[in-house]
Amino acid sequence: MTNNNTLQNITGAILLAGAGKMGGAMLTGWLAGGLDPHRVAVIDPHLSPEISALAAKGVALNPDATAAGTVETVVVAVKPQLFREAGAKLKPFVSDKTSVVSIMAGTTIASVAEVCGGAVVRAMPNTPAAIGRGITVAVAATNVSAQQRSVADALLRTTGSVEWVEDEGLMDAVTAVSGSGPAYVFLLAEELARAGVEAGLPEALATRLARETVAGSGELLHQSELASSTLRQNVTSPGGTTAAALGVLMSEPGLRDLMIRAIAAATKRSKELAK
Ligand SMILES: NC(=O)C1=CN([C@@H]2O[C@H](COP(=O)(O)OP(=O)(O)OC[C@H]3O[C@@H](n4cnc5c(N)ncnc54)[C@H](O)[C@@H]3O)[C@@H](O)[C@H]2O)C=CC1
Ligand SMILES: O=C(O)[C@@H]1CCC=N1
Repeated sequence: MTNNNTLQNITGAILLAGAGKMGGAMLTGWLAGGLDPHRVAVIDPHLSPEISALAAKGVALNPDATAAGTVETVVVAVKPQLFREAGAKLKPFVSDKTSVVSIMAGTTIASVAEVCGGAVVRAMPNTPAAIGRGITVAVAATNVSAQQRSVADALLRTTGSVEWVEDEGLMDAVTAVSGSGPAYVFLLAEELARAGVEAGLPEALATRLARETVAGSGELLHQSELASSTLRQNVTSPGGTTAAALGVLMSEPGLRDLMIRAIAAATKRSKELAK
């Protein structure tokens, strides 16, 4: 996929089902990226004040299925556990020309197609999408046309970068690594602050140091062309303080073992959500 898939090329109607944390972030990205608000409708039984306010810009809220007709693209961002109920209500909006882009964890292309119909793209974004710095992995069903894939790519790309894969079997591990991944990084910030307090720092200072260290290191990783292992080695003076800490974190069983177990647990849970 190229970067030429702009939102301006989208000529059909977009329906977002579920405008919570992820759906809301995507909608914000679309509008900021120049998508005409009059092309967008949102279905959500619990609309937030922020989403409700978009009606003034032309976004249609909870449209009547019988009056609205079918749409070009449905984006499904409800909880996987609610999908069967929510998906059935989406059917009137779906024709054989509609593509259905699902960001639901664990939910397979086959089950989305069974409930909603349409040509299904399964995608997994992450919450840095809220600031345009997410990463999304997407996989298309075989009946998704090049044009539908291009529209899905444009919609997903407004929240950061997009990687397309051909094997849906990768999506559970993708969900574990990048979908859930921001939570692991935020936990690192929490625990770094807690350990700072344990080492004698005032809580406010420890919290600020941990937050800025995680954020600054993330930004350095983003801007640098160096491997993360090289950036780590650049901090580590032989016989110094970092080496002392890494000796603990990298001793067996250390962070590597914990991370393998955490990713395995998330991957397993993603597979369970498919059932
Ligand atoms: N939060 C995250 O980090 C990520 C979440 N996801 C996926 O995104 C989906 C949504 O997750 P969040 O945004 O975190 O949840 P959320 O709870 O913030 O948003 C879900 C929204 O769906 C709405 N909803 C409930 N029933 C509905 C129905 N029948 N029709 C339409 N909307 C309905 C809720 O009112 C809520 O606004 C999930 O499937 C999750 O697996 C994917 C990647 C990352
Ligand atoms: O925890 C979850 O199930 C969702 C999917 C990835 C991030 N949040």
